Amino acid sequence: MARPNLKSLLRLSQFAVNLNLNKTTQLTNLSKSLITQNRNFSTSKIIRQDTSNNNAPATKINFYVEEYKDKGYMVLKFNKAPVNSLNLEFLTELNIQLDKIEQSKDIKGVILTSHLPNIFSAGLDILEMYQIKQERGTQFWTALQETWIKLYGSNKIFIAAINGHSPAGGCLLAMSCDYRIMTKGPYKIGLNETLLGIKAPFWFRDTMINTIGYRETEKALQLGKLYSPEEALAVNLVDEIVDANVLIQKAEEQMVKWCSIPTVARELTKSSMRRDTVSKLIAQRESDTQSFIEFTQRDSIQKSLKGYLEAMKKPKK
Ligand SMILES: CCCCC/C=C/C(=O)SCCNC(=O)CCNC(=O)[C@H](O)C(C)(C)COP(=O)(O)OP(=O)(O)OC[C@H]1O[C@@H](n2cnc3c(N)ncnc32)[C@H](O)[C@@H]1OP(=O)(O)O
Repeated sequence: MARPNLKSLLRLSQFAVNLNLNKTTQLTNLSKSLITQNRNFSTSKIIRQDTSNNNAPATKINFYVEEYKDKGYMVLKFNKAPVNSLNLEFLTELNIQLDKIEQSKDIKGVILTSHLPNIFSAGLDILEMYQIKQERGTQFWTALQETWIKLYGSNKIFIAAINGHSPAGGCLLAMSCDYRIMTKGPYKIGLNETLLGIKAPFWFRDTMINTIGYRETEKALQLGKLYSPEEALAVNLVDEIVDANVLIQKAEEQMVKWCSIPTVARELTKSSMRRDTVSKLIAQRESDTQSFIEFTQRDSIQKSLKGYLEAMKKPKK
């Protein structure tokens, strides 16, 4: 196959970002991503697209996927500008990606990262909670539960390459991975829910306890602590901190190491460590969703969320 030059690849990826996707097949299309078969471009990019309706409104591509089937892993990059906030559509698409990964015989592991600079994920989209409606809220929370169950409960290897801020739900995604590498810099990671006037759900808490231990979690959750990369390393919230230019390389080195462990033994071990935590949510999914709706509908919570949103909109100094 002919080697495409860099210019044509850039044009190709811009084209992919601007793809028009058919509204009626939007959900299916959510899983359609830019597939790069080799990051060194020694083979051409494959772009999957649905061309059944060229008059459809533009839909952004929320994920980029680079597959290295020969090496047994892939890189999944969040691409929901401006901050990779987790809304219903994004989570639905992520769940489709996670299903595909789970079903793939060729893929042993995934490096999760962000295509956007300085941000891994800003966590849950606050607009999904502000002025919440029962039906959409239920779908949203169910999708989030689904994401966590699929990610935290997966037997595949997940390595988070955290290239920027990762508060709240962003931290949950990172903690659900098996290994975390964070870029050095002015970034923050942690479960800051109390600062928004809300309580972190029990499964966020349990994931953090499993990651950094009970005492540190108790302090972190009450204070809504957002850790710098150095602080996060000191409490084992991340496993490594590195310069931005070597983040993916370091993640790949770890991936190779994790992939070299006998698969069945590693999977059984992982499952034995995480099964109880995941089962706890599975047993309480409906009541957890109900609590989320009731809690977020409270006037006091709505007031807090409104204030938080307004503070975020204030012009930056
Ligand atoms: C029972 C209920 C339990 C629920 C558990 C909740 C879990 C959560 O995840 S709650 C969400 C917590 N997230 C945060 O507190 C993060 C808030 N965002 C930030 O702190 C910053 O945006 C940043 C550090 C992540 C990035 O900073 P910066 O690069 O300076 O970007 P801006 O602040 O200018 O933001 C750009 C743009 O994005 C909007 N935005 C940011 N975060 C969110 C969000 N989580 N949801 C929705 N929208 C968000 C922000 O308002 C800006 O919008 P525009 O002004 O319209 O550009």
